[in-house]
This record gives sequence, C-alpha cells and structure tokens, in this order.
Amino acid sequence: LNSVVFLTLPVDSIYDSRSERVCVFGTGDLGRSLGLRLLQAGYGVVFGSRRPHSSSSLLPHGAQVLGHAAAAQSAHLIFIAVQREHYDFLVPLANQLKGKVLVDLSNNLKKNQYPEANAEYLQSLVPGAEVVKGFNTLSAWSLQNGPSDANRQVYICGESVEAKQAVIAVAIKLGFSALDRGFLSVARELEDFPLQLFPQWRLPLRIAIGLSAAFFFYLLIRDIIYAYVTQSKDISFRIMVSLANKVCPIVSLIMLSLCYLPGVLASFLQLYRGTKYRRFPDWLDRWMLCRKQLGLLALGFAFLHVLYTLIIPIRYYVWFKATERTVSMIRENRTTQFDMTTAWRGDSYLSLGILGFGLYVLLGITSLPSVSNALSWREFSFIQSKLGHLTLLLCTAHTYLYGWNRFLSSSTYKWYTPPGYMLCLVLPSVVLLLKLLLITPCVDRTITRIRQGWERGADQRNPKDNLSLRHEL
Ligand SMILES: NC(=O)C1=CN([C@@H]2O[C@H](COP(=O)(O)OP(=O)(O)OC[C@H]3O[C@@H](n4cnc5c(N)ncnc54)[C@H](OP(=O)(O)O)[C@@H]3O)[C@@H](O)[C@H]2O)C=CC1
Ligand SMILES: [Fe+3]
Repeated sequence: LNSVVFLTLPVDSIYDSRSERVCVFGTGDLGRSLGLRLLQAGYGVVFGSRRPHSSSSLLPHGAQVLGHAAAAQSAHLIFIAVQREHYDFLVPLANQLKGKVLVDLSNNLKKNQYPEANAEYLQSLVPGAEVVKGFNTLSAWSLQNGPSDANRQVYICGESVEAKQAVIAVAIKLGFSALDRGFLSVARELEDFPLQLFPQWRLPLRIAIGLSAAFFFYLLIRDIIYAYVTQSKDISFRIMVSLANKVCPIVSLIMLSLCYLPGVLASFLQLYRGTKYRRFPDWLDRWMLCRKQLGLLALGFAFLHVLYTLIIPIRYYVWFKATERTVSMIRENRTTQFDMTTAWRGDSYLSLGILGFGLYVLLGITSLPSVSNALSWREFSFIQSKLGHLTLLLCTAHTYLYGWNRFLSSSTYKWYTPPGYMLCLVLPSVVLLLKLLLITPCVDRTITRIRQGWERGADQRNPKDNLSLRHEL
C-alpha cells in the first residue's frame, strides 16, 4: 500500500520541500519534537502559540513563532499539537483555517473518554478545513531520537485524498512509512492504539499465570507441606529450585499443547463441516490468534527449565548428598556397579529434552517478524506446523521418559505428583494423537481439498453431497 501511495504522489512534493513551510500549533513536548524533526528534514517551521514572545527559548533553532492566526496564514499544512480539551481556541480562527490541512495528533488518557473521536470533533469545530488524523502513535521521545529509532510506521486517516497525500509526503520526508487506514471514521481506532497494553498477550499471560499458580500450590502441598505433616521433615528449601523446576516444564508443555490444539480442532471442524467457507466460532478464532504468544511463553518456561536443570550440579543440597553417599560407602567398604540400562535411560531422556529445546528455540526465532518475513509461506508453515509438532513430540517423550526413570529408579518413590504429571502428559498426547489422525493420507487429502476450495460454494450444495464427502472420510 505504501508503494502505491508513494507512486501516486507528484515527485516534486517529495523531493522539493526545502522552501515548503509547515505550521505547528502548540509549543509543548510533542510540538517542539515534531518541529525539530521537520527542520532537520528541510522544512521551514512556523509555530503557532498563545504567547509567541515568551515561549521561544526552548524551541528548536531556526523555527519562527507567531500568534495562531498569523502562523495559520503562513502554511497550508498545520499540525495541531494541543490537547483536545483546548481545541475550542480554533473556532475563532475558522476563517484563517479554511481550506487548510489540519493534522490531529491528539491522544486520550483512556478509551471512550469522549463520545466522538478527537479528529471528528476537530472537524466539527472547523468544518472548512480538511482534518487528517495521524502521527499520534509516535511519542515526542521517538521523534527526537531521529530516523534510527525502530518505530517507523505512522498511521493516518481522513476524508480528503489530497490532504492525506500531503501528510504522507511529510511523513516520508521525515523518514517514516505511512499507512493510509481510510476515512476519518477510523480515527477512534487510531486514538485507541497508544492505549493498548499488549492486547494479544493478555489471554496467554493469564493462562500462564493461572497454570503456574495452580501447579505451584499443588506441588507445595504435595511435596513440602505433606512431608512436613506426615514425617515432620522440613524440606522447605526445595521451593526455590526443585519446585520451580517442576512448575516450569509442566506449564511449558501444557502451553505448547495449547498452542497446537486450536489448529487441530480447526482442522476437525473444517472436516466435519466439509467446507472452509464458514467462520470458526469466536472462542476458536481468539484462541487461534494468540497461538504465537502461547508458544513464546511456553518457550520462556522451557528456557527456565533448562537453566534450573543446568544449575543442579552446583547446588549445595546435591553436593551434600553426593558427598554423604560417598563417605558412607567408604565407611561401609561398599562399591556399586555401573548400570548400563540406567545410563541409557538417563542419557536418552536428556538427549530428547535437548533436541526438543533446540527445535523450540528455532520455532521462537522463526516467529520473529523480521525472520518470518524472509520465509515463504510454505517454509513458515513447514517450520511452525511440522517441526512444531515434532517439538511437542520430543518434549512429551522427554517428560514420559523422565517420569518412567523416576518411577523405576526409586523404590520409595510414589508415582510422581500424579495429577500434575498426568495433566502435563495427557494434553500433549491428545494433541499428538489427533494430529496423527489428521496426517493419515485419506484425511490429509480431504483437508487439502477443502482448503483448496475444491467444493467452492459448499454452503449451497445439497445435503447428499455432504454425505458423499463424509463417506469418503
Ligand atoms: N507528548 C507526546 O509524546 C505525545 C503527545 N500527543 C498529543 O499531542 C498533544 C500535545 O501533547 P504535548 O505536547 O505532550 O502537551 P504539552 O502540554 O506539552 O503541550 C501542549 C501545548 O498546547 C498549547 N496549549 C495548551 N493549552 C492551550 C489552550 N488553552 N489553547 C491553545 N493552546 C494551548 C500550549 O502551547 P502554547 O503555550 O505555545 O500555546 C502547550 O505547550 C496532546 O493532544 C497529546 O495527546 C500525541 C502523541 C505523543
Ligand atoms: Fe525436563
């Protein structure tokens, strides 16, 4: 879209702006930062201020400061860097603002603060001007940082195409890429943008916190409080590492399963409906949209599990136990035999864990926009779907083997924290089994046909066709 907009601009308006003058109303934080950036880009800047003579000391060098009316007359494009509450000062200037392009930069402190968008309100105050909403997602700080700052996208919207093109030309000159989002009715959405706090992370974060808290308290009671009550044994020090190192892998594996479960469910739903031309239910849609965040959080927990596992040899408790055992063996003049089976089992589960984690990291890296943009759709889906399920398989196998090892190696060992252990294995096992079912050649072929729109317009087909499809399954 950017390139289209770029091409439709007259070349002069992009390159020959040395003499062009732009006006900025408001000499506050944003006004000054924007003015500085405009001056650096070669524009002449005229500030419009209530007190043109007393506000000039902080202003960027080279800018002119006039009263609002005089400043408005000096330029075609006027940035309004003033809070919305004060917009009524523009009403008496209606004559001077006629035909001018007014850029509304304002944001609100909370959602739905006013009945209409700030930009629409501005348009209603000055009907003779062309209002364009834009630049509000930038901060004064990022504007001062210059073009090296990562935040390079600005969104704009407005009714007049010419007015928007003029604003886009300035944005490009300042080093931003501008995205035209449409008419002024989109302004409210743009104004809500800076108020959003990680919207797609909310649900995954809640799941992660909920699961961590539930398993932490479960393990606290099961491992520590239970031992204290029944055997009067104080092993509370285990909270810091042992307990955390159980919570992390359990939460990680459940979250990774939750990341792949909606895709599998969606495939079954399409299979059941025999068409891809019907919307998924809302809950499934929302779930599908936060898969990346679920996966990244799962990776975070897996990473913590790796770190906690790596520090095991340097723990005081481990060192103490090992020394104690060696000393008692010397005292009792005992020796032990090297057990090949134990060695195999231990190494196998560790190796599966390492391979799983390696793939886990690969999934995380390829979900970064800069990396995923460099991949073709086929490459991306190969890594995220095929290798993703392989990761889930390796991590599940690692956990199975671990539980099995503990079960076999310790005679006094009770079945390892049953509900936690079972839950963290049941869910991935179910996802893997369903996926296995989906990749059996017959089902896979049908899904591919459905996705390719093989039976386009399926919604109008007669029920008999549906039956034949089911029959084929
Ligand atoms: N600061 C930021 O990072 C960002 C700010 N914005 C938006 O930009 C707008 C300005 O923000 P900011 O620069 O931080 O605010 P400031 O409070 O720093 O500056 C506001 C400016 O508005 C002018 N002003 C204040 N009251 C009146 C009035 N009654 N009549 C006319 N002019 C008035 C003043 O300029 P003077 O004294 O010269 O008249 C003042 O310097 C806000 O709507 C904000 O939401 C948007 C994105 C980022
Ligand atoms: Fe592990």
